[in-house]
Amino acid sequence: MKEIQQGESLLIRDVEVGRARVNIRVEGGRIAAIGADAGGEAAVVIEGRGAVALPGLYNTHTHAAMTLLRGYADDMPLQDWLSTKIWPLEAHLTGEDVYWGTKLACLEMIRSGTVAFNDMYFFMEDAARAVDEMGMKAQLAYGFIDLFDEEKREKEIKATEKTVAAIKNRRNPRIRAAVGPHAVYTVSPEGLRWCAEFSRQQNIGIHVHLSETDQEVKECVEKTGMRPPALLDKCGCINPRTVAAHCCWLDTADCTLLGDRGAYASHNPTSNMKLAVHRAMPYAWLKDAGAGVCLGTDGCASNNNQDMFEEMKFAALLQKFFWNSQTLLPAEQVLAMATANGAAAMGFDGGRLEKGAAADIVLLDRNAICNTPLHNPVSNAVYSCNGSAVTTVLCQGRVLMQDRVVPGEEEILEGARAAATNLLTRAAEARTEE
Ligand SMILES: C[C@H]1O[C@@H](n2cnc3c(N)ncnc32)[C@H](O)[C@@H]1O
Ligand SMILES: [Zn+2]
Repeated sequence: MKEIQQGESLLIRDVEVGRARVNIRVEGGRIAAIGADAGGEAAVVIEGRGAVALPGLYNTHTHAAMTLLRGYADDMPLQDWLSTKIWPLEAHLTGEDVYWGTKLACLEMIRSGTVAFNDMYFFMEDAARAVDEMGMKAQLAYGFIDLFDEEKREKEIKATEKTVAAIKNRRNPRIRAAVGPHAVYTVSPEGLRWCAEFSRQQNIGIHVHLSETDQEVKECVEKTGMRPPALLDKCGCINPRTVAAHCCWLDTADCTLLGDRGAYASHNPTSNMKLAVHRAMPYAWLKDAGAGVCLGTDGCASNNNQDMFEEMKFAALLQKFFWNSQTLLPAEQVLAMATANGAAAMGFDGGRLEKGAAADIVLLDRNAICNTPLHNPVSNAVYSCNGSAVTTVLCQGRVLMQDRVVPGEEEILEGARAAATNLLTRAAEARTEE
């Protein structure tokens, strides 16, 4: 695979975009021309042979390095799962683990057509190194969890400041920092206020879990007299830079609040079904209220993969099933959630196949079973295909996968396997020492 140098041009020949066969010319990481007669000399030519071209997908909520926990704890209720399985194991994570786990997540995302992700986890400097090497875009937040303890809060503030400074110091325009107050049940109002103020000062995003379960909402109301969105808002955490994950248990007033503030709700249908949160994000209410709606996979412990094609299908089906409406969330709108809306939520310019847009381009195998016949490429992308139909991925003009080859795949799989084994060994040793 030839590495494109800065300023070099690239031509993708003969792809299907919106029912037309076109060429796409890429210059300086942007789409310079798109159309039947787009062409000219190019340093690199990719033969599309009729492949279906889509904008690169944006995964707006994940914990990338949780790929290492894939299959570690399934079939449990959320609070029990977090407190008895996930958090005890995460206590033994190292930066090296997060590096390999994030590399594996990037590999999985690239293979399934995702070009950018919104991550909340730990050791984010190591996550940034992984993203940098893989050539993707990401917004990275340290998961701020103070458990209502002042000493812990001071630690989390320092960790957040350090992470944001390190990410900004990379000066990689594809990698952004954000603050990541985990949720209202794990972060004190003082912690939330600090996160809001710091994100405003730094002009960076806020990534938070919101109203995932009924229990979260009930306990918040009992404790504070406010529902979670109102509490977050009072602490300054709801604004156009906010991506709130899950948003399952919002009522219409909560949706109006998110809409009025210009915040984004990230729908995570697979995780929600697996953890049986018993309600689907009110897509129609949010949309009517003018809130942004986007899509995410959540981490691999609750999904258990990072395939945004599967997520699109589950989103469309869950909305229809839960809200009892066959016409709710049609394919075009799901694709918009996974592309243009996701890019807007993360403050990146992308998610559109148009002249001038960032060249985030995904090609799907035209001859795959899931694309046969090809009556409607968008319908096939949402309802028929999964990520394995993706053959080629460009992120800001950089080729991350061509004809299903991602450079360094074997090494990533080996490194991640070793990291997962070592993590479990360390945790087991710590248990016997107790
Ligand atoms: C950043 C933190 O969020 C946790 N985490 C992972 N999945 C979920 C979920 N569905 N709800 C809440 N927290 C979650 C991670 O395990 C990590 O501890
Ligand atoms: Zn999550």
